Amino acid sequence: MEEVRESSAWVAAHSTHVTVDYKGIEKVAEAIKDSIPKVEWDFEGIHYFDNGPLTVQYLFVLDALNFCFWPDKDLNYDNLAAGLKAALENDKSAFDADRLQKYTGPQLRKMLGWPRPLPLEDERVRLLHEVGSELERSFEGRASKLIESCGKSAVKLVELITRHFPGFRDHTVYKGHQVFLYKRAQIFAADVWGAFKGEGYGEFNDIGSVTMFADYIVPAVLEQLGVLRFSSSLARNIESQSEIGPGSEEEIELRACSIYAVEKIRELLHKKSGKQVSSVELDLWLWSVGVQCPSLKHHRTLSIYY
Ligand SMILES: Nc1nc2c(c(CN[C@H]3C=C[C@H](O)[C@@H]3O)cn2[C@@H]2O[C@H](COP(=O)(O)O)[C@@H](O)[C@H]2O)c(=O)[nH]1
Repeated sequence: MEEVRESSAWVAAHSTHVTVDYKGIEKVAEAIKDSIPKVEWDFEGIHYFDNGPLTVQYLFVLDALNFCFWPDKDLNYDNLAAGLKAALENDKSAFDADRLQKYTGPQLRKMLGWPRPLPLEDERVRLLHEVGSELERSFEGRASKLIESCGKSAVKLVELITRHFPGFRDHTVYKGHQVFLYKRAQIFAADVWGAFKGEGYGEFNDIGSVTMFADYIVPAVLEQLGVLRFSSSLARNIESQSEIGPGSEEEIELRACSIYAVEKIRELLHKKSGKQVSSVELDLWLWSVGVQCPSLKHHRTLSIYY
């Protein structure tokens, strides 16, 4: 994930609308250095888990659809995770590769128990079809085969996913430079690691290489903590819940500066306490803080990537 780390650092160094505040980083590192907050994966108790390959299939489908819930004010990530879990418990073949290629919007909605069209529903359906057809073509229909092909390396897993599944290619161009963010591909590796508690399918020797997942919750939490500062026009747009265009400088800075800032918090924690904390662990803590704060205002971008 060197390309994610390096290109995010480049954005942070050339940023116009978002500033990484080193005093904020120092404050956060100081506050948590003696007792680093540990949040259990699936602290919400909403994910499917059977300790086998079907769990991997579930997580891959989940992360193929893990984006843009906010346009429907009642919809959130929990609805997706719990809805897919219920669908699988009801029908163990629901996520077979041939079935994934055939779902329609209304069927997906029904599967999730959602009473109206999902945000970006056509894109969700297209991505589901893409996952089904490429799994069938190259991985015997099984997401677990992806894991078996990557030699316990999360870096290789992300490379493999982004090579085979165009929908996971979360990259963009900022001030003429290619920037890699790879949110859904990386969160899939982290979800497998978290669900299987670092063992079996979840054993990755390089999980520390994964960066935080640049979504719309963690940037808002980092701003609250004084780690990120926004220009007054960006702060106004977030406050008034105006949409921020995908690929705009503001949007890329929000995401890339979050990745850079979490890497800096991690480095400082290591310096202060000698402890090696992964960005995945820091991310889960920051994200859980954000989703438990209903008044948190986040940026709004229509995107299939997060
Ligand atoms: N950075 C980061 N972003 C994350 C997650 C997760 C869920 N991870 C699961 C893994 C284990 C845990 O137990 C979690 O359940 C979702 N998201 C993002 O949040 C947004 C949804 O927000 P709202 O509309 O309020 O539900 C959306 O962009 C979604 O993609 C995470 O962990 N980190």
